Amino acid sequence: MSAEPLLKVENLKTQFFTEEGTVRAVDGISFEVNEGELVGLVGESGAGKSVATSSIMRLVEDPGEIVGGTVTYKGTKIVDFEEGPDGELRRSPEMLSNAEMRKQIRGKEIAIIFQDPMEALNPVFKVGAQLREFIEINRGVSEKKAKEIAVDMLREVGIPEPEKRYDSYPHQFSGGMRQRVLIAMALSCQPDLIIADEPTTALDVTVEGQIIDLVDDLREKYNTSFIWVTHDLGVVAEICDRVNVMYLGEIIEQADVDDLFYQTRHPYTDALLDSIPRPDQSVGELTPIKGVMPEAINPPSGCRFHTRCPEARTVCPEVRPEYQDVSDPGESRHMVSCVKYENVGYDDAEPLETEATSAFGGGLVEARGDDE
Ligand SMILES: Nc1ncnc2c1ncn2[C@@H]1O[C@H](COP(=O)(O)OP(=O)(O)OP(=O)(O)O)[C@@H](O)[C@H]1O
Ligand code: NI
Repeated sequence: MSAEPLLKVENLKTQFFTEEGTVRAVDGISFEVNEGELVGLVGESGAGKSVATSSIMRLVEDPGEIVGGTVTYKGTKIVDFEEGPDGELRRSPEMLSNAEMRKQIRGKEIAIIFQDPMEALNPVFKVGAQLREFIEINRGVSEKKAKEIAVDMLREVGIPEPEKRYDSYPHQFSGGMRQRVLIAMALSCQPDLIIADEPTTALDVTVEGQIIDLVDDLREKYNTSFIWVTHDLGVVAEICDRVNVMYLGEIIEQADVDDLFYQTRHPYTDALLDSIPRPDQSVGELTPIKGVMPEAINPPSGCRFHTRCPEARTVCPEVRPEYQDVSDPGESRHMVSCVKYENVGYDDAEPLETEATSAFGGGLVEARGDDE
């Protein structure tokens, strides 16, 4: 493995400036993707997973804006901020322009696959023509060559009779087939990194399994790195090498997939794991995470998870936990932000009544933002 990761995200911050206030959608996340690695980004709806990936692609839409941090891809600064004369953060001269992002990065170096293929595919054009045009533009090859590549790619992702299906319209494909087309499109320009944002969420379990197997095979063949966004830890267990768990704009735990499942450090990750079926548990033991994720406009003080945490104590709303490596000697890096692992008086503090521990904590909306 080369010393430098393929992608390095440091303290990335993206906010939405709305009438209700500033939404801190991504609030200082850091993680890396190594060559050939499949890195998971998991968390409940609204955690900031999609905003994180669209920030890496520099596709954040109004009223959103990347406001800080650095994203380095093969030594190039996709995002880079520096301190200005008055201490304010501003874009550094090294940060790629939008035109450079379009010309050098998107599609060719980093491709993205979205959840809903119908959004990425134009319903009025034939599938093959769309794929061909994408290849023509991004790889600068002739129309004829692009068609050859397109048909090859369709075959590669398991579309039967690709020459024939080349002339089909998107609606003539099943959901799974359309997702295969998007994978073909993503792969067709031989990017080194593919970002997949819940690519299998809309599919039934069997088709999802097929797509995951396909990605696994392709990854081995092309040594492509992936960032895989999902709220499904079952999928994570199946394909990820490393996992980042997001909660309310922050990554609160990161570890190798086995360590995350079997040496879980963060109570939120624990709660997430308890809410999915696992081979070592019967379905009857499943417990959904209690409470509701608070708004990212006004996140809770201290540890943001404290309002729902079954292990919260009085220090938790008071101390901002540090994101630190808590791995045992010999274990690979295991990052977590939880005051349990800091010397800030957790052990002596009193338990805190939270949505997880109170009688009203069964996910009742009334239990939220109450006057404790
Ligand atoms: N255009 C927007 N305007 C205002 N707020 C936004 C906008 N887009 C996203 N957000 C906010 O940013 C936060 C993160 O959203 P994001 O879509 O990244 O969540 P997610 O983890 O991808 O969730 P899901 O699993 O539902 O896709 C949320 O609080 C969301 O409301
Ligand atoms: Ni999302």
